[in-house]
This record gives sequence, C-alpha cells and structure tokens, in this order.
Amino acid sequence: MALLPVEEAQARLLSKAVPLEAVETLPLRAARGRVLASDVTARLTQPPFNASAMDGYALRAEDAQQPGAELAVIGQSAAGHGFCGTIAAGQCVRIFTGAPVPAGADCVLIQEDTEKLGDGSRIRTTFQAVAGRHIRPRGQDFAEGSVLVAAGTRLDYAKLMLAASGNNAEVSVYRKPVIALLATGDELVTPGSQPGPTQIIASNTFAITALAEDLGAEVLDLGLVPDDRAAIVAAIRKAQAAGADVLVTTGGASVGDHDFVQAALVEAGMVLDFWKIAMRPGKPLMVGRLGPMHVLGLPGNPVSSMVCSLLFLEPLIARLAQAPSLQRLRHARTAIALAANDQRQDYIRAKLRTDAEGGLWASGFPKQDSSMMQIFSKADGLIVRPPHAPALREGGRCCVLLLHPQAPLATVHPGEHY
Ligand SMILES: Nc1nc2c(c(=O)[nH]1)N[C@H]1C(S)=C(S)[C@@H](COP(=O)(O)OP(=O)(O)OC[C@H]3O[C@@H](n4cnc5c(N)ncnc54)[C@H](O)[C@@H]3O)O[C@H]1N2
Ligand code: MOO
Repeated sequence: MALLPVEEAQARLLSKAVPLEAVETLPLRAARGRVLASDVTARLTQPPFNASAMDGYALRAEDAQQPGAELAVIGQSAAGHGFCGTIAAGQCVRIFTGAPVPAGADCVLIQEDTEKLGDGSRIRTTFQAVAGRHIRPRGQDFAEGSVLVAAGTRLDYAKLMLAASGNNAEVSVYRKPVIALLATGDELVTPGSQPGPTQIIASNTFAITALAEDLGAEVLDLGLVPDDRAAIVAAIRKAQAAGADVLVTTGGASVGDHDFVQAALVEAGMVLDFWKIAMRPGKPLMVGRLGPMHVLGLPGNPVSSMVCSLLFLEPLIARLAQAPSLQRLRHARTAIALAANDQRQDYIRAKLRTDAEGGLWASGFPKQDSSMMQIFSKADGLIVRPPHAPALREGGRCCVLLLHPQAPLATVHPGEHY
C-alpha cells in the first residue's frame, strides 16, 4: 500500500466525521470548556442603571463649572443601596463606586477633587465638574436580548463571566465526544508497577487522555491489553458497548509478527479506510470505521502516538464536538541547517524562541528517535518538513507546529548563539 500524504489522510478522515448533534443543559459551573449549542443571550441590561465609576459626589455639572463651588450633601448612594430622592440645584449626594447615580445628577466628582466643610454636610469642589464624567451609562456593557456568546463558541473563563453576568444560570452545550483508549502490548505495565526485565511502563495513554480532555472529550480508558487477538477483540467490543465515538488504539500497528491490532479490528467488523501515512514519526497510523465508531490505530512509539494524535485525533475531536479547531501552525526560521527530506513529511522536535521582532526560530534536536519522550517533552514545537523539501540553510523559512500554543517562549538575546 502506497504511503498516503498527511493532508490527504486528514481530509479523508474529516470528510467522514459528522458533528455530534446531541445537546445537554448544564449549570454554568459545569460548562467550562464545553461548546455552546445555542446562543447565550443577555437576560438583562448591564449595567442596569447609570452607575458611578468612582467614589465621590454625584452632582449637577452646571453647579460646579469652576472649582470653589459649595454644595449641600443631601444623602448617599452606595452599591446595592441607592438614593431615592432627586438632586436639585446646589445639592449633591455622597456616592460610591458601583452605586446608582441619583436622579438629577449628571456627573460624579471624585472625592480627591472636593473638600468637606464643617461636619461634612457640605462640600467645596476643587476641580471643574464635567457632565457625564465617571458615570457608566445604563446598558454600556450590553443590552437585554443581545447575543453575548454565539453558538459554536467554547466556554472559557471570559465567556463564562459574560454568560453569568447576563443572568444565565444554565447553558445549552453539545455533548462531549467519547474517546475509548486501548493500549496494546505484552511488554506494558502501569506506572507504579514493578516492571519485569522485559517490561516497560505504559505512558501513551496519559498524554492522549490529557490532550483529548483538554479538547473537551470524555475519555474511557480501556486499560492495557496483551498482544493477543482475542483479548484485543474483547476490548474493542467494550468500546462499542460503551457507545464510544472514537476508538484509539496504541501499539501493534506495524507489520511485526505480534502486531495484531488491525486483524482484531477487522475481526470485530472494522472497515479499514487507510493505513500507512507519508509521515515521520507516525507512519503505521491506521484509520477505519467500526459501524458509527471512528477507529484510529496509532503506532506504539510514544512520540509517534502523540504526533498522530495532534494531526488526526485533535481535528477529529474538534469536528465531532462542533468546536473551532486549534491553529497550531506558524511560520518560523530554522536556527540550524536542515538536510533535504525524503518522501515522508517530517515532524522534527524543536526548541522554539522568539526574536526581538517576535519572529519564531526553531532549533531541531539532534536526536529524533520516536521513542524519546524526554526530548518530546522539552520540545516546544515540531518543524514540519514536507516530502522532498530541499535542504535549508540556517535562517531558512520553515513551518512549525506549536506543541503548547498557550505557553510563553524564551526570547533570543542579542549575540546569543543557538
Ligand atoms: N519492518 C518494519 N518495522 C517497523 C516499521 C516498518 O515500517 N517496517 N515501522 C516502524 C515504525 S515507523 C513504528 S512507529 C513502529 C510502530 O510499531 P507498532 O505500532 O506496532 O508499535 P509497537 O511495536 O507495539 O511499539 C513500538 C514501541 O513503542 C512502545 N510502546 C507501545 N505502546 C506503548 C505505550 N502505551 N506506552 C509507552 N510505550 C509504548 C513499545 O514498547 C515499543 O518500544 O514500528 C516500526 N517497525
Ligand atoms: O513513524 Mo515511526 O512513528 O518513525 O517511529
């Protein structure tokens, strides 16, 4: 089977992914990271009244056009406790930040621009009052009925704040895609075990779980299964019985005598769509469907499994969850010369830095073995080298895939050498 180009493989997978329509209503507290199924609208106007932005005195600007005006303090308005009367000529009201501006007043003079006279029942202004100043007009933030957060938006902290402020206790969100995870391999034991001389610790599922959960998916961990066809089929049945939207397997994807995953999937009824991608790492990736369930058979090498997860599982989850997909690709320059590439699209683990102009520089690690988790965890990004890309000199333009789009990057200092 010829190796499929990465972009073609991604397009084939996504063309068959139907966004999940099921919707649930959740209290706001439980909705973090979820994707809105319908618009969140404002159930009230904010602020609901003209509010003071400062601590000071509410007054009529025309009464204090010049410093030195003397006004009678006729009451006070605090946040949560307004003043009921109306300010007439020569009067003012002591006011605090967030309090309703009393009727008759058209500005707030901050207390630093006033002096108390006598017992405080009168004040003298020391600065000119200006109509409208320090007043937040009713509805300045939003008006009742307006759309605050549109359907399709992922609810982050700022959107949750806005939804809450619009008096929404609940929101309507799409259900989470369920990802069943199955790690295969006779050699695998869980962290905390005492591994035998030929055993290693299973680590892939921790990374894939974290990635999938960060993307808003629910992970069903089917645990570790030995290289045994019947055992793998039994685990696949569990994923089906749980109604998983996606089954992700790791290991056993290659051509060795103990690589049973594809045979087990086919026995369980999977229709293979494609296998073997023109990429490094990640070549043995297999993709198929088992009824309504998408199947991603990832290679066992930890870095390969993660690169495949970033390139295939992440956009698949986004599509199913009706979420905007993450844009991880950026333009960069290589800090070290790169050799010409062969037919497989290369994903080179690299440190990234920004220069004084904000430009990205990528410095590939000298060792790129797909089993090396320490290098992967130190990397900030992957230099993407298309098939047959020509050699690149230091400073040559390249493309990088950010591994941690939110994380700050180190800055290149003048004269610093990579
Ligand atoms: N003759 C060929 N051999 C191989 C080819 C090939 O084309 N021809 N492809 C190589 C490539 S590329 C990769 S990638 C690997 C992938 O093989 P498998 O998917 O069958 O993976 P395993 O053999 O099961 O495991 C590979 C490696 O990863 C370790 N592993 C497995 N699962 C986990 C886990 N959950 N956590 C941590 N580490 C795991 C496993 O012990 C192996 O060391 O095949 C090449 N061979
Ligand atoms: O493609 Mo494998 O994933 O090189 O190590």
